[in-house]
Amino acid sequence: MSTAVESTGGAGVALRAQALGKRYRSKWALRECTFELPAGRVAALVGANGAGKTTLMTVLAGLLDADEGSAGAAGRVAFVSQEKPVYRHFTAADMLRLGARLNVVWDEARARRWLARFEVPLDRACGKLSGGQASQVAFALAIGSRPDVLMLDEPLAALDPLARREVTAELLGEVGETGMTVLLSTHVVAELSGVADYLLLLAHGRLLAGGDLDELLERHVSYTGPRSDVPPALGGIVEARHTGNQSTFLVELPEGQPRPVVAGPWVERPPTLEDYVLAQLEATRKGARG
Ligand SMILES: Nc1ncnc2c1ncn2[C@@H]1O[C@H](COP(=O)(O)OP(=O)(O)OP(=O)(O)O)[C@@H](O)[C@H]1O
Repeated sequence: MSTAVESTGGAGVALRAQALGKRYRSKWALRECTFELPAGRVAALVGANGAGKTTLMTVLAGLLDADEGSAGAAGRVAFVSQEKPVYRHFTAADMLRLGARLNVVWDEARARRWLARFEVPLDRACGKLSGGQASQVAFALAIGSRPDVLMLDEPLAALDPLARREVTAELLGEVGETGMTVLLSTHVVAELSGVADYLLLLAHGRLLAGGDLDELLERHVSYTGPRSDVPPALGGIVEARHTGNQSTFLVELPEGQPRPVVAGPWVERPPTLEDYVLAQLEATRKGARG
């Protein structure tokens, strides 16, 4: 579970990618990916299917060599892959014993607390647990290793809506208690509102947007009003949607200028994380279609 990638070298930086590139045969899965994720953040890694999320995490975890650029991580890294690796014939208790053997640092109480929280039976073979329960065993192992950086590939995928909310809340609790940094990939963006405070958005292997989530959203406005080809204020149009006699625009406001004041009948509202991500994904899909 520990990473072979180099140290980030920078104070307060948990993960760093510098012109990172990875290709499978001749096809680039990740290209010119550059970012620094500050320590202590909960970062959402989002992008369409095949955008390169798993590839990025696998390279950052040191499990796959990059073809270009460099990657860095501060401290110990735990990575829970999409497959949620657990041994079918091992019980959850066996998996904890394995965790204690394999990890340099091991916090048994923390791992047990996670399993108890999600009511996962300790004495049942992992192969006989539900998909969601097996995921919880993989999470407990990662949490028990007390990583500095925890990377989770699609952690919410096998979970019911309530469990998703509880897992994200528990993760926030762990971040608060331990100061670890979390990077998690997901397609259920709406459920990261109030959880993630940093965003990395990948499209076709490239980093389309990245940064502090509040700052990113503050730079954007959603306008709804009468059908129009242009929004009521200047800015970069991220998305334009027209239905009947109504138009909605997601606009990136120009930097360094006062916030525009728009008159009725236009109504402005701050975009949600989901608004922003869906608009960006739609724009890249249209771009890819040409
Ligand atoms: N082992 C592999 N061999 C060849 N190509 C691969 C391999 N793994 C991934 N790819 C390709 O690399 C690109 C990025 O894949 P990756 O799994 O990183 O995307 P992703 O964003 O995690 O997708 P998803 O949301 O569907 O999980 C895709 O085009 C994929 O087909």
